[in-house]
Amino acid sequence: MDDQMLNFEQRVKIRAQAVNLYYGTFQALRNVTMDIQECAITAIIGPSGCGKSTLLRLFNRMNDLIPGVRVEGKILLDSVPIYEKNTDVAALKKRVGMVFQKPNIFPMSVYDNIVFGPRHHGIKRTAELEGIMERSLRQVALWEEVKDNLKKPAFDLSPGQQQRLCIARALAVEPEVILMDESCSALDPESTMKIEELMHNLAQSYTIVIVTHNMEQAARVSDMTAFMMMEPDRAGVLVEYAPTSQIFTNPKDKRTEDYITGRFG
Ligand SMILES: Nc1ncnc2c1ncn2[C@@H]1O[C@H](COP(=O)(O)OP(=O)(O)OP(=O)(O)O)[C@@H](O)[C@H]1O
Repeated sequence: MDDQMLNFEQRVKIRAQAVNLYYGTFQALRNVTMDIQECAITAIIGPSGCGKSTLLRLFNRMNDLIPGVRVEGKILLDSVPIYEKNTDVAALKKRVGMVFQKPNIFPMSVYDNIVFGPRHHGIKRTAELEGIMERSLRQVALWEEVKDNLKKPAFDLSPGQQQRLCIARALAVEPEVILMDESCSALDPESTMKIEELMHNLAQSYTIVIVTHNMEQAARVSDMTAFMMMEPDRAGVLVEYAPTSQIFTNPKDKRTEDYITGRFG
């Protein structure tokens, strides 16, 4: 399916229009067109190597860091194209934050991890930084757990706490969109549950896009699901994109049905 424009009741936050992405001569994405709904959770699922992470990284130009990457088509954030010559990429990354698979804690204290971004963006007053820190840690339900150990190394936290700290760090710069690439896959079930709960709460104010291998997770947390797969030349395509309940109970494409019922992938 090449046209996945949807008629959302809510606003479109991100629009991908006929996007192709190449790593050198290898085409990793072909003709991807989709709208991401504002203040909703969108899950991208599909077999390994179909281009899920590549698509996610397009939304804040994270792929730019990879040598030899070429992008065709358009990505729009609030209707404004983000792959223009004059796009302020640092400002874009502030608006569209990212949380990775493994908690990428900085080797510094809990406090310094959180205020790193705000400081980078010019906030210097201690009272303001402390306010941001407390707000961000409360947003991820970590404040009560760490408030007495703010000056301790963040590495002392459990993996689940570290991942919530990474989400708090992303929130500290007041983004509008949060991209999460397999952000629970390194965590135990209890920590995963906490993060899923958190995603649900955050989706009231933020647009969230997740990549997950875990179909139960996609079914549990997301409002919309995009199913991708590879064509014979290994280029990733968007096969079907619809409300999550429809993808999991009444998919329109035979390939989606085969995937979600475990017949391939
Ligand atoms: N930096 C890179 N250079 C060259 N090829 C890459 C690069 N990153 C990814 N690829 C290739 O692009 C394709 C899509 O990769 P991507 O990681 O986006 O897929 P994915 O669906 O997220 O995979 P997985 O589920 O295994 O994480 C794969 O064929 C992969 O080998």
